[in-house]
Amino acid sequence: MAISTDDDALAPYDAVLLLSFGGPEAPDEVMPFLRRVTAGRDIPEERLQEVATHYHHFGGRSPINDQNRALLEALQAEIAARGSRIPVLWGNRNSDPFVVDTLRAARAEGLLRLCTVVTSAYSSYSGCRQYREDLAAATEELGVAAADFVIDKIRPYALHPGFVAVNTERLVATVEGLDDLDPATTRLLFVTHSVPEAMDDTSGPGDGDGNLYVEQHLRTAALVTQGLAERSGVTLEQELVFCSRSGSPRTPWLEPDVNDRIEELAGEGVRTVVLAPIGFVSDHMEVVNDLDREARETAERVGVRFARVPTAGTHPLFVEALVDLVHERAAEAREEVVIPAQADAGDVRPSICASGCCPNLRAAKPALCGRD
Ligand SMILES: CC1=C(CCC(=O)O)c2cc3nc(cc4[nH]c(cc5[nH]c(cc1n2)c(C)c5CCC(=O)O)c(CCC(=O)O)c4C)C(CCC(=O)O)=C3C
Ligand SMILES: [Fe+2]
Repeated sequence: MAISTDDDALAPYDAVLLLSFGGPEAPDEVMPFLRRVTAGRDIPEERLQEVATHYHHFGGRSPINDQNRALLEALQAEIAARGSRIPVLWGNRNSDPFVVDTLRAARAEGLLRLCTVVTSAYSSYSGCRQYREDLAAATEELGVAAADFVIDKIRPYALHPGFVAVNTERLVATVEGLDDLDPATTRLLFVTHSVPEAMDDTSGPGDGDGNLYVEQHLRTAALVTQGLAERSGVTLEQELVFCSRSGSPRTPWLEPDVNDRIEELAGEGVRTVVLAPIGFVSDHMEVVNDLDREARETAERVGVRFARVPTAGTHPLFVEALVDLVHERAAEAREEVVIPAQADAGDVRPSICASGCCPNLRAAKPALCGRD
């Protein structure tokens, strides 16, 4: 039996659902995980084998699930500290605990109104709609009517003041830890996951705007750079670069690649690169392999000092920001007037996505938490 949550600080929600990508936790889980991630995608077999070696460098275990276990605990503690008794559940797209199993268990416990927090801050098919499709596929598999099982989600939060603050805090700490910093020969590289150009072109509300994936990164990067200058008095030249390109070599993906750019910058006299992976919320495989191993190696090869800023992780500023967003979403669900917290004066993403936004370019699929 569920407890009555009518007077709970997060009413009308019965639970928060942490929804993430997933990852393997043992060597024999690596290939099944990779096949699941790439099913129906245009990804060459050689690329899969190559990515498998990344996981095997780390004993076949991605750090992402442990990071989500820690985030879940931190969210639970913060939610309780703010006067709510509702539980935090956790489900993944690509590994155990699969979101469908989490939702089945939630229903069995009478948790019928959920607020989802995804571990992706930006608007794009991969980071937003695909998670909404996961929720639709899971509820469909459970054969439950939407009216009997309400699943909402918080809005994309790249421009939430708390997300900007945690990334600023992390960058300030890294920069202040560098000896003999010479801003003139240092480049700040904000890093995110490359996506197909067509995915960026169509990221956003679907009224022809597009390119919101890159736009949000540029806005967050500008605010974080400004925050560094204000906090530390250090002004660095900055730019956005991309990692973890996948797909067919014939398909254009966002560039420049972080490795190519480090090489070029070395030729231009840059002596230190500071990588700030604002595109990710934890130090998972794309960070510890693609940046800490590969990009660091590139930097060493071309004689450039390498520093990597930690991602948000379980920093209290990030945990508080996510819980603020859940409170905001709950107030919205209670039909109260909500003024969304936003770090700049630009576009604020709604928690209920516009019809057709960040479309699936391969196949139209049902998605929850949107108008379509
Ligand atoms: C935008 C974005 C995010 C950030 C938002 C979010 O966090 O959701 C993200 C996160 C992640 N991506 C991850 C892993 C992988 N991504 C792949 C493939 C792809 N990613 C894409 C995009 C993104 N991915 C795309 C467009 C593809 C091509 C195939 C497709 O269209 O889907 C592949 C296939 C092999 C390959 O790399 O070729 C793997 C293994 C992990 C887990 C890390 C760990 O295990 O610790 C995480 C957190
Ligand atoms: Fe990915």
